[in-house]
Amino acid sequence: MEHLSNFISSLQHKVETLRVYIDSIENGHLVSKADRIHYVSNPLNSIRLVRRTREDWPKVIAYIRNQESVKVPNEEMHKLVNRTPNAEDMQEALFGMDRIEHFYDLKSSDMAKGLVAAQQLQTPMTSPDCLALADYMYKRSEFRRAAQWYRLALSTITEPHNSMFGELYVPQREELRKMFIISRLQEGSVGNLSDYLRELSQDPTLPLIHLKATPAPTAVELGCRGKFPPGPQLVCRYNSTATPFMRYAPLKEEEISRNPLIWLYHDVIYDSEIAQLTNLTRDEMTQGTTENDNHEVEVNRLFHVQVTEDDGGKLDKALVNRMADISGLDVGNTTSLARINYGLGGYFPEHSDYKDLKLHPELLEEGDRLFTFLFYMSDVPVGGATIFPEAKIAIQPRKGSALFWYNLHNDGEPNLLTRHAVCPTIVGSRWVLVKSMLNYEQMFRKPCYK
Ligand SMILES: O=C(O)CCC(=O)C(=O)O
Ligand SMILES: [Fe+2]
Repeated sequence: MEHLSNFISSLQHKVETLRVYIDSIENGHLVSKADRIHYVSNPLNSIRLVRRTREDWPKVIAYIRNQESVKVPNEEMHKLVNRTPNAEDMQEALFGMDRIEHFYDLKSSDMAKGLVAAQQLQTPMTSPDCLALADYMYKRSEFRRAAQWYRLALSTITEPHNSMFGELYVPQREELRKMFIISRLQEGSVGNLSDYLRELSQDPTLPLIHLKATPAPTAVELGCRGKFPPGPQLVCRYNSTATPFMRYAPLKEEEISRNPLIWLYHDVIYDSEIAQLTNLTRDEMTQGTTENDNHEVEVNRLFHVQVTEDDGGKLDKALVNRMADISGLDVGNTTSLARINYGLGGYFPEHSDYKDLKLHPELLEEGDRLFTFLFYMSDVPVGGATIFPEAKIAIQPRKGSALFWYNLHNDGEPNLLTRHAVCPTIVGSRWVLVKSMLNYEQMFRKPCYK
């Protein structure tokens, strides 16, 4: 924008210079031949005209041609293009918007007005934004939702200011109408065409009829929509006995659940540590992948992750020692911490942190993951809860807090209630630090809870 705006200013300056020049010589229009002859028969006009054509005109032409006077920002803009969001980023953003709408069961017409999950975000969507989402949903065979977005693109279309701007402006009314009807026909039948045409002219805030059965919401989706019943009233306490140090700085401990065992600790990571840990660019992170039920790896543009290696730096060691202090457990010799960032619509599907040795005999020697520590490194104003769908628990991230839970029962069997997911982030950049610890490392430490 800065380059383009500088370019426009210098272009404007050139235009103004030329305008001043032409205004200074304007003599009205000498339309007829007689008028022109009369004009040059005046010697003062004549000499001025001759001088102007001989002296001024070459300079004006040189000025018009001179590239220096208008710095065309080609090169700078080209350099920037390499750093601007690429096609993958665009896909990721579309995936994210799709998830936000779907997970929170939002009305597309509210989103288009900038009303997202009861938050007025002051940013209505433009027609090209709606069209990008419509095309994306169409490609994913989400035809009803695509039709809704095509209709919104149509209703938010603004008339181009001039013909050149029209060429830059993409949505074309006819195309949008056509795509709306095609989307409806994908799920409906030609016999009902007149219904679809009626829908097209309706108020775009009216929902479209479902022409295809929609699956019932999953437990994760319900949790993300805030539909879990309120949790049990458990206790909060200052723990000043876990380590001698805690006599000076008691730990703020909050019980979240007894089965599975989950605690939330407050103010356990400093802002300065967070600043250091989150000082990462996307280039230094990799796309998060998940395994589906068939143990196939899926890349769904969910989040970005960086795992530090086993001999992490001073800060990693300090954090791992803190986890040991908080939990009273043996966190082993490895640091290996994962830092995860969730952007627009960033999401972690339901999974378990335990592996289940019965399904993974190759892990028998290493053992299963007994517990997980999850440090929240940012507040998430809207969305982004950690959800335990089986246990019906949702935890909203709070910067500086840490969640700690046991994935296994005392006998080492997986606790199925610890399956968890992360709701799509709506507002904010969600950062967490995660570490899971192995069972066998605890053999001399793990207290018996039952
Ligand atoms: O980000 C979260 O809240 C959870 C992350 C998580 O489940 C994991 O890394 O295994
Ligand atoms: Fe997890």
